[in-house]
Amino acid sequence: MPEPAPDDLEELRPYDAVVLLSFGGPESREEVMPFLRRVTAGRGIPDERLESVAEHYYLMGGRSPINDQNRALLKALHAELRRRGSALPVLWGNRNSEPFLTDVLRDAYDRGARRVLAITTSAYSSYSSCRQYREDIAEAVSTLAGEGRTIVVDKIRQYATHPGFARANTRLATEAIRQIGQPDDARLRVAFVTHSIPVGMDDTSGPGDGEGNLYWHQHDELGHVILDEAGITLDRNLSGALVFCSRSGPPSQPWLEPDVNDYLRQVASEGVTDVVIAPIGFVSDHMEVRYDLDVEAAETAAELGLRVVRVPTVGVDGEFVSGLVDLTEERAAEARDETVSHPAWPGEAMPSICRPGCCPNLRVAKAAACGSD
Ligand SMILES: CC1=C(CCC(=O)O)c2cc3nc(cc4[nH]c(cc5[nH]c(cc1n2)c(C)c5CCC(=O)O)c(CCC(=O)O)c4C)C(CCC(=O)O)=C3C
Ligand SMILES: [Fe+2]
Repeated sequence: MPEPAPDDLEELRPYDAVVLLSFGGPESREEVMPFLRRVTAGRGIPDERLESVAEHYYLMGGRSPINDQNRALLKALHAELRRRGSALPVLWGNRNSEPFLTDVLRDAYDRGARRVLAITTSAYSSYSSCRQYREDIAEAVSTLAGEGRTIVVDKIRQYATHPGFARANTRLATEAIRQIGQPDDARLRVAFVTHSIPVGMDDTSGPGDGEGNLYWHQHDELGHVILDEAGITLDRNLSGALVFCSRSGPPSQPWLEPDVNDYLRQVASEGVTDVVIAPIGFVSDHMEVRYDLDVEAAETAAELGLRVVRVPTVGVDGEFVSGLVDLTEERAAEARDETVSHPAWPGEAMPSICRPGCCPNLRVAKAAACGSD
């Protein structure tokens, strides 16, 4: 393929590179414990919880699927950018495992990048899924500044309410509901699953000028539109609920409920026979999906005699990837002070420059990039 002409590159100015920013994961047994200690440092996660999570990773040979999934997403983003005529480099950096964000940005700087656009693998609004990544960026940028490398990093807006993400989830869930085939609406439920977070973190999630609970609300809203849309497509009267997985933290601390396993027990006792499990909270089939849903929840369902179908996460779905590239173009146009539209469905577009105090860190005060504070 010929290199794009310089004119074709205009649409992503002023950015010199895109960086996919993710959680990270271990790739061998030896990396599991150091990874878990890094993730939980100073967070009061009980030792028993760490040991059982380590077992989940050992069950998969010590290799989390998340990094390979990010390599695939990186490739898909690269291909979509090239298809649109952009030659922008697409990089990948993590919070908790190699390649670490700071090292990736240092390397980018040394190759000439001065302004970089981050895409995180996290769609929703909360401290864990938004601000913590902004803190990672601020920390990397400040480390590099200390080395005399001045680099600016912006971020695309949280995309739970972007049509690319929402429509891809809707289509995937609709196909799974079609596939499960239970014709009696009363015997079927759709369980929309996401990562549980502490109730206090959900209470404070959002721009800070609203009611809070935006993490919960964004998932709830997407679940409702999926039920409506799939109901129209399949001509059915569907019902379901927002449920949670992967709770950690001390038992004394309240986290969002119901747990997916408790939900399965409850609906089984009400005569439900079929459950479609739609992990709308995650962008790829990483450990929370492969273990907490495909092993643990699947076992619970088997004990209860429930039939379950698990919907794939968006992964490298074309509509999702294309939506992420739309968001990079949108953010670049904003950075050039152009008037841009902010497609949103369902609900409202999140700002790409977060407001002061949104989704706060309730443990320690830390600098966060990509905000107006
Ligand atoms: C909202 C959210 C997302 C979604 C947004 C996003 O994607 O960022 C997410 C993703 C992920 N979480 C992951 C792994 C872990 N999360 C933990 C702990 C925690 N997660 C939390 C929240 C979230 N986590 C919270 C509030 C904690 C408590 C400690 C703390 O306040 O930080 C722990 C510690 C052990 C445990 O207690 O489970 C591990 C190992 C992996 C990698 C999976 C893989 O390897 O495939 C991924 C993608
Ligand atoms: Fe997590």
